Amino acid sequence: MKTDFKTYLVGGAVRDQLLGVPWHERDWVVVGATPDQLLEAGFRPVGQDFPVFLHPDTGEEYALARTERKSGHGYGGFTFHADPSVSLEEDLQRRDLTINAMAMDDEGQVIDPYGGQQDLQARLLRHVSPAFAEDPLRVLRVARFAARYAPLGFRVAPDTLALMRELAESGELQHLTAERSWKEISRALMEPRPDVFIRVLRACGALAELLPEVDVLFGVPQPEAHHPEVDTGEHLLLVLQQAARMQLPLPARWACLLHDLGKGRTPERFWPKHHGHEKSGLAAVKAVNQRCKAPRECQELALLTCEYHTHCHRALELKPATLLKLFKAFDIYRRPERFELFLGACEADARGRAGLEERDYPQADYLRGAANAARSAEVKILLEQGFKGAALGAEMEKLRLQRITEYCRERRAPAR
Ligand SMILES: Nc1ccn([C@@H]2O[C@H](COP(=O)(O)OP(=O)(O)OP(=O)(O)O)[C@@H](O)[C@H]2O)c(=O)n1
Ligand SMILES: [Mg+2]
Repeated sequence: MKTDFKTYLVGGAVRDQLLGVPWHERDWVVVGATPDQLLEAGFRPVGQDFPVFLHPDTGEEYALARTERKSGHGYGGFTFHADPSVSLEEDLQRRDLTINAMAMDDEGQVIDPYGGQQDLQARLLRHVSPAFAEDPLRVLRVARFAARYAPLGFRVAPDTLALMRELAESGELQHLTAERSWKEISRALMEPRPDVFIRVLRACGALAELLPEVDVLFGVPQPEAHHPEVDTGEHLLLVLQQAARMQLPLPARWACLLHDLGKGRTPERFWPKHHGHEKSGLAAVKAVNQRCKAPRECQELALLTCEYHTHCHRALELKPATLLKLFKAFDIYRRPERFELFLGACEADARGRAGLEERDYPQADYLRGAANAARSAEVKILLEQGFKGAALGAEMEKLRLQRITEYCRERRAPAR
């Protein structure tokens, strides 16, 4: 394709190449072109308002070099200035972090006007310019990059953290759409150190703006016997670390994040105990679920984990009838994968305690076995006996209870 404009590789692909880690998508910037020229060259426009196009062959994103001016709150409040006179340096200057504000030309030359390579070396997440404040979502992005690159030793530059604090205090985060925030939160939870995401948000005051129900857990004590770390917020961070270590999928990590919200509601006079936090947390979990517009799978698992995580920890003491009820609540018969996610979240919870990270969690296997016993009850026998409708359902539950009872007896019998 013959063109008289120049294209540069920008963003994550340049950063990750220089870091020596695999990149997963490429973003391009186009300098010296008008939208019409790109359309003529066969690029397809993305939406109406953004000067962004898709390459006719690769489908990769090409953005016209642009400067942005903010004209109001939130994402709708942008006006773009994109014309052929906007230089590469001007475009890079309005980007979020110095390590994201480098470009590479088609000969592999790096263009780095804002010290990105130096900050890569120094392991610093540093904003490029005051234009950082034009998009408050960047507060979440920085926390997410911190979660991603923490294993490499990256941290947020103090000046950048101060700017993030200003943004949090200005109330601007309230204008982010749930969709944009959720994208960042969900990606951050899947990073190697989701706990760092929460810690950075807390350090700049953004946690209280975005997830106040989580923020209040910091400073709430728990009994030292079960929680050597004492502080509920610190416990939560350890649980998230374990969830990442176990490579749990997103719904389980979301459930980990919200499982103890009830402890933020315990009246101080009862501290460090939290009787009934499994039920008292449900309203808060529901509120966060809805505000964040979390996908249904995440919402359901967070509610169930909040309500039943203590059941899981006590599995070996539970009566067969209680197990039967637990299995019904989870609908383990039709939703086996959801129960498995729950067991993962509970295991992360049990290990997310200072000094107990390597403990065994026999409860998970015990419950898997009990669930299989319940599932082994076959409806066929009952149908042959002529049961129908509600009576059939009731008999089925009886049969399952019988199977669970047998399983418990076997498992609990002292070994000879
Ligand atoms: N709110 C945003 C979003 C994006 N960018 C810029 O656009 C680039 C591409 O954005 P994106 O693909 O979202 O992030 P990457 O840095 O490429 O990271 P990832 O590896 O997650 O794709 C970023 O590097 C950054 O220069 C920005 O400045 N501010
Ligand atoms: Mg990218």
